[in-house]
Amino acid sequence: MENAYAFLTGILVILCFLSFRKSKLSHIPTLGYSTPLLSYITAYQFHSRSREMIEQGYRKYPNKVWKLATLHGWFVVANGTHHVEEMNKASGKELSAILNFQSYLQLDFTLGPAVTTNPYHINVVRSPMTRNIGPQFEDMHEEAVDAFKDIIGPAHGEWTAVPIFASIAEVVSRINARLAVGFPLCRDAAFRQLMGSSSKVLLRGRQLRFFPRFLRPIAAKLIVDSGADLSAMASQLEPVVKQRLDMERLHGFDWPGKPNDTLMWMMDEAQKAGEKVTAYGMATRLYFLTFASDGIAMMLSCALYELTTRPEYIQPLRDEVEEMLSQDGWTKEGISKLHRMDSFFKEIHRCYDLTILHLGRRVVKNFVFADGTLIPAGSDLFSNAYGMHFDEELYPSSHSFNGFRFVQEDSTKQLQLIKPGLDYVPFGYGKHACPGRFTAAYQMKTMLAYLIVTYDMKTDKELHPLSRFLERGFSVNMQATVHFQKRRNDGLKLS
Ligand code: HEM
Repeated sequence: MENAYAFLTGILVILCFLSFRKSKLSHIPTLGYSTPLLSYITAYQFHSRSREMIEQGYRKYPNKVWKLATLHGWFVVANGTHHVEEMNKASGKELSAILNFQSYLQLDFTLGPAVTTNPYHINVVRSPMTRNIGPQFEDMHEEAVDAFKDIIGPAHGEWTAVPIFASIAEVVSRINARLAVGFPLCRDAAFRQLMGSSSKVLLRGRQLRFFPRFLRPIAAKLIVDSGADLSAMASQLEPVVKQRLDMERLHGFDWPGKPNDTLMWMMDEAQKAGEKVTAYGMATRLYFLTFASDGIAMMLSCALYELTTRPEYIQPLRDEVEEMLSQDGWTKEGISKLHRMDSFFKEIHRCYDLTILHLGRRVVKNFVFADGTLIPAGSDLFSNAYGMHFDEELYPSSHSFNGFRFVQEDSTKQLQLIKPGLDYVPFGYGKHACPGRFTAAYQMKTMLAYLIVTYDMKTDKELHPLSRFLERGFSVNMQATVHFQKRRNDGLKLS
């Protein structure tokens, strides 16, 4: 018993110390409690009432910076579009996107520090991956169609129920594997399974923040255990990496038959960035990128829920896809003409954003906003995305889903999903805006276009809402299903 009291007293002392330590933020107004210990009540409330609190902060401190306590320390939140602009203009030496992300997922302990100190995988996404959306389009489309056929089955004349998030996640992971390494490895069930498990595994890294730093390496092994997946993936990649390195040694950088896939671009980029190419290193980066693309499955799941609960959207979207197919067939150019669908996904991202606080930045050097507010080094700073996305002045009837909100009669004037704006930040904004958004947009639209012209669909309405909010992000309702039935397709070439 005495030990228990001593333990509790110790915890209280540490909590007090941590609370007081943050007093360098005392000049910034607080939502909820700011005093030591009581702030833990706010932190606890934030865990389950985050959306409400973030919206409250947006209204209470218009265009200002404020803070709130969370279980992971103080979050400094900047309201308004001008702050998005200022945060984007700041240099990496002042505000660091990657350090904020590293600390959120504790990547040092799950994937290793090189992912943060030498993030060459970002160049891969930004450059060759985006450039090759067109050349890889046919493979992407073929893999998506094959995967949906396997998962949904024939569905002729009968409704087939499919657990929606798990199914889409599997399709996305099959596409990822195909575009990452090509045949035959992409069809290896164990490899695909490893690619598919990355987000579940890496998200567990968030729990490491509750441990003192010196215990995190051990906790990472016990709680996250990404090392097992990475080693397994590395042994599968080993012969492929070796063969590619051998070919380069024998025939030079542009060797005949050099594959055009993510693994190859990653190997090239690693060498440019001065990192020795190893199968383990490649596994780490591919695993991370698969995790990064998890948003595709989440957003497409949300799109299917909205479509099936608001079936009035199905026909106009279907008409658009059928017109596109009759003119362009399944091509990147055709997909880029789907303006209604672009607006539909843009509204999905506004309403079901992956996280309510965007532009997460670790303040590396004291940072001062134009209004004189000082954000001390070591703070975690965010833009209030949820507040902006549901601001009536920016988005009238903001709490109602309006799938064609962004459609413009003159489609050249339509602001596209992939174009972040100061008031539209689901992909971030500016120099750190998601480099994978182009890939994501083409994949999401191609999959939805295929589903919409191939099947009729409906859902179990009682399973709404699809998501549960915890802290900054939502989790998808894993129980929810969508029912598909094959349509008669009037001779259109659907796949
Ligand atoms: C619907 C799908 C996706 C959503 C909603 C999404 C969203 C985001 C957001 C909000 C950020 C942070 C931006 C910021 O800090 O300002 C980000 C960063 C990033 N995303 Fe995505 N993403 C998606 C898909 C992808 C895909 C498919 C890839 C790659 C294959 C990818 C790779 C990355 C990378 C590498 C970064 C870090 C960029 C940097 O720090 O400069 N994302 N993403």
